[in-house]
Amino acid sequence: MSWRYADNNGPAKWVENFPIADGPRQSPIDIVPGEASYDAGLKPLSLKYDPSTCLDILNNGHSFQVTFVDDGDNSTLTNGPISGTYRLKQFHFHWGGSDDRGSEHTVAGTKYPAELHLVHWNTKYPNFGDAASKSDGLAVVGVFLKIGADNPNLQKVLDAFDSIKAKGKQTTFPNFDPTSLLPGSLDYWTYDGSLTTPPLLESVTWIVCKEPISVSPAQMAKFRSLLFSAEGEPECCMVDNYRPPQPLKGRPVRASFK
Ligand SMILES: NS(=O)(=O)c1ccc(S(=O)(=O)NCc2cccs2)s1
Ligand SMILES: [Zn+2]
Repeated sequence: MSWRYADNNGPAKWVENFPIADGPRQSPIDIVPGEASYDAGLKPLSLKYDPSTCLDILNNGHSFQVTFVDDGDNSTLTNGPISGTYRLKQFHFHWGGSDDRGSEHTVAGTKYPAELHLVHWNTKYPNFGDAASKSDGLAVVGVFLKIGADNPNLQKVLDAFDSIKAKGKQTTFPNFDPTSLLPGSLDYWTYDGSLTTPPLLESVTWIVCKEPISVSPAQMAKFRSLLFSAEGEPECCMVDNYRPPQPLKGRPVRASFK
């Protein structure tokens, strides 16, 4: 099924082919800081990434993703709200057609221009695909992007865009350290949720950082130069590839900070 983000194939239509879209633990959500409960039992995040596991960068037609070798515990997430070891599989972004929107999670209704997702899978399962079907299978770290100074670390990713402009294009992307995209503080909110794109599986422990990283307006324009469309198809700019917040349905949102 060729889901997208337009009116005829976007988030409001996904339930037709993915009924879990109306499920009990869907993502993203609006995070209301005043309603989150501080949990002193939450550990600090331990993110240990090895740049040599960075493999390639791909335009998959709904975002671009940087994919990692995940056949060992070289790039992992441990502690935080999770138990055990989760391996980094890929990171990707969601962004808007203008700077007033683009993030998937919102904070007391505030939208950011973009949001980074670092996708990890639980090594208690044999592989990513298997983990993705388990309630504790995935952990995604979300980082908001806020308009400000040019981000030189992000620029390394944007510089690869000319070779992945159209859907299906892929190129090698060696030795990138995703740690360089993390904010100074790793204070976070956490809740049980889902993938924010089809198949919308309810297998994600969400870990959303409170502190954003910076992105310049020129760098946001570069995000918008990618295409949803493949070569030879009518050009369709890759923008507004975000799902809006979904009903909380009574889920607790915990904060790692006071
Ligand atoms: N926006 S998000 O971080 O919630 C993600 C959406 C999709 C993701 S995936 O790359 O892990 N593929 C998902 C799968 C495809 C087939 C089995 S699972 S991660
Ligand atoms: Zn995402």
